[in-house]
Amino acid sequence: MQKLSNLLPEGFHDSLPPHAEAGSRLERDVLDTLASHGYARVSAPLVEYEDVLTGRMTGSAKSDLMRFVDPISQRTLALRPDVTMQIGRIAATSLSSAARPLRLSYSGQVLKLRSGQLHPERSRMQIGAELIGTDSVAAASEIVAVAIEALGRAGLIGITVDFTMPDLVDVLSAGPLPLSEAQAAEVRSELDMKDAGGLTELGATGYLPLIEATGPFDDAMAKMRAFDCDGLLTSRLDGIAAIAANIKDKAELTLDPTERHGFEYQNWFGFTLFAEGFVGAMGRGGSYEIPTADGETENAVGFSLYPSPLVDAGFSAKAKDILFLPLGHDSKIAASLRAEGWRTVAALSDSDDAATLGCTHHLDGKQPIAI
Ligand SMILES: N[C@@H](Cc1c[nH]c[nH+]1)C(=O)O
Repeated sequence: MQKLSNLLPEGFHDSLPPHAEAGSRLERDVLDTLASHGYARVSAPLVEYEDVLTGRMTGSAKSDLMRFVDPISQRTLALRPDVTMQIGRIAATSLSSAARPLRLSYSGQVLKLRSGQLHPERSRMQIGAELIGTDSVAAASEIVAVAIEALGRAGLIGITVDFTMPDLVDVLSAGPLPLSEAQAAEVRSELDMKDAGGLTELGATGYLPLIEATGPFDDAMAKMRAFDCDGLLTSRLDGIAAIAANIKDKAELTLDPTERHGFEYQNWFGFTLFAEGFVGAMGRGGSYEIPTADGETENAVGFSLYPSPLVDAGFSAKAKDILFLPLGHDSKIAASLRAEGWRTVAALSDSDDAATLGCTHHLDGKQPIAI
């Protein structure tokens, strides 16, 4: 007989009680928050044709896909790394004639080929909302506010929103601070490391002030205003400042204009969400374009939360009373107690023991009695 194994591929794990239930409660809480703001739920498959999926992706994320050949169609399939692009596909096809702005929400597992040091998991739960048809300040403010509310509903406190400008180097290098594509890539990575020496060595000293323009929002924004090259960035900065003004009572705000981590497709504005007591980001969002069937694009804003660290930290896990139903109990009484909210565990044989099975009460005739 084959030896029983509990070995799973690296980056995958089972979710056991009470975590699995806490995860679904958290998911429900977040989705309820999104629904209460008019975001209608959509559900997309875990797997798509690889070319359809990558056709909607930009940047290096394409090489981070889990792929396999479908024995039925003989085509290469890929597991989704991000639900946002699937929502874009749905908005551009099945829901192309739905009224705009279109508010959609989603939840599901996403998969990556490689796990990182910070994120050892290759499969993660992603929950999010996309607002399609506009990337106005009003739309962006709504998205950030709803994201903060959803995290609050999940029990988080001390939320920080870190704003970023994902296409900043593209805009500057195509205009006042010209760079070739290769140079732009180098400048981006020096900016990622906040390496002033590296930038100077590259001869990209024009980009140096960007390293300084990072930190608490007002201060960093003032530095960006001072840097603004001939007003090229003014409308972007105005937009971000207006979003910040709309949500400043709800969270701490910081600005990191060159932060790109995870911002593959966002354009003028992006944000990362942090919460007190957690090291990594809780989620991310921003503005982007959805390619449409007529070769045009449609503006959108959205966010995605990755709540697994919350579940691991015991958020949403509730200690529940569990009522043991002895053999021969009255099933009508048991049903009415369940209707009141009790969880019951029914004895199947004489040897079933209430305490061993984790029950907190047992049914004595009509009455639940604490054990
Ligand atoms: N899906 C993006 C975040 C996002 C949603 N909408 C726009 N941006 C991410 O996970 O990084």
